Amino acid sequence: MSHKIAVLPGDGIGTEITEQAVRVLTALGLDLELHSEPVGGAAFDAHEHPLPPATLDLAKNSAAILFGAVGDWKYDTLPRELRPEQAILGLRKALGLFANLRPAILYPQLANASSLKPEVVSGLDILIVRELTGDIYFGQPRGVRQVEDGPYKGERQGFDTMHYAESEVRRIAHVAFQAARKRDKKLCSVDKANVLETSQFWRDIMIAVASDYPDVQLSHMYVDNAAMQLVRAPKEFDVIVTGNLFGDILSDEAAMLTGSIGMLPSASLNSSNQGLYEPSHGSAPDIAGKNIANPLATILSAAMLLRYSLNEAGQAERIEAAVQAVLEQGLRTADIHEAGTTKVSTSQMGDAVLKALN
Ligand SMILES: NC(=O)C1=CN([C@@H]2O[C@H](COP(=O)(O)OP(=O)(O)OC[C@H]3O[C@@H](n4cnc5c(N)ncnc54)[C@H](O)[C@@H]3O)[C@@H](O)[C@H]2O)C=CC1
Ligand SMILES: CC(C)CC(=O)C(=O)O
Ligand SMILES: [Mg+2]
Repeated sequence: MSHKIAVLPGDGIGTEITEQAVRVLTALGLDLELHSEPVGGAAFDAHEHPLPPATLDLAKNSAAILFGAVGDWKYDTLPRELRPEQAILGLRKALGLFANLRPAILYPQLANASSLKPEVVSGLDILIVRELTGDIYFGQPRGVRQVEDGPYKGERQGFDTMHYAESEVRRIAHVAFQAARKRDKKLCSVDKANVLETSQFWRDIMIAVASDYPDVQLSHMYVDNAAMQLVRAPKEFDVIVTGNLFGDILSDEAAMLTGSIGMLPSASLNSSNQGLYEPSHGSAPDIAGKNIANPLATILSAAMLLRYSLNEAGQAERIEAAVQAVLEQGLRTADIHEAGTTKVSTSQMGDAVLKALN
């Protein structure tokens, strides 16, 4: 059976890294139908909208989406609804992609590339489960208003709204408990319940859902402590479940434990396992167009696509083994500084992964 895949490269390094992931996917010999459309700033330039109807339709009608990244400083003065980032937020919302899985795995070959000491990170294998369609990222009302009374009366004020409905917390809790059940059975829910009502509510629901999973050990941690523990003793964690904002921040932090932000893939799933697969990083305008970005997070995201949306775990493992093999050969893109390794470009890294595919 042929599988329809939407390829949305986006902006900046998005086009460079997606190209390499597409080469790898195509080389597997599967019956894949790849269709591409512009998204983000590229779509704004072509169609005056970051998520044009043809792009959204393609995404909706595909088994899975391979996404690069969107954004560039030059669009930062546009009205918010036209900014490139609205494309990824809009896709997540429109497709109901509420469950974001961000595995932070330190490949043994990169033990010396992490910014932490090898003994702190070697063997690291944690999974961040980030809720992706709620929280302050989508909360209404939001905007800038005139303050009517109080100490700031007469001033303009920026504001956003944080909220989570019970069903939103329950469904991400189930995803996280089920993931923990297949791993070391330890789930840490990260919140800010000592300050935020939304977080106390989140925690109460996590505790209620825990009764369905007596075999999983649930703990709770405030997000400030979690940020610290991630660099103090990251291997204490197994699965972390958290909201949209905290998960965004903690996953970038976790990326550095693995050697580079260019190593962290992600899967964003809805309730029918339709998924969007993208690296956890952004469009990196500072290095775009130079053929130096690390494509491995995107290539590993393609592996997640095969595993979660196409049920092709064996093919996913082929890609993961090829990535390990190129790291073993000592090949590194410019983001990973390690003595005794060979610097390669984005496309050379793609070549090497292709060659290492068994
Ligand atoms: N899902 C998405 O499309 C996302 C988009 N963005 C957008 O990306 C743009 C840039 O945002 P930043 O905050 O700079 O975050 P970023 O993740 O794009 O870059 C942060 C730093 O990491 C480096 N970096 C990122 N990916 C890399 C890779 N594959 N290889 C080597 N180095 C890499 C960049 O060069 C930069 O120094 C903004 O417009 C932002 O809104 C940010 C995060 C996610
Ligand atoms: C909307 C994106 C720019 C948010 C982000 O940084 C992410 O999803 O990792
Ligand atoms: Mg982010």
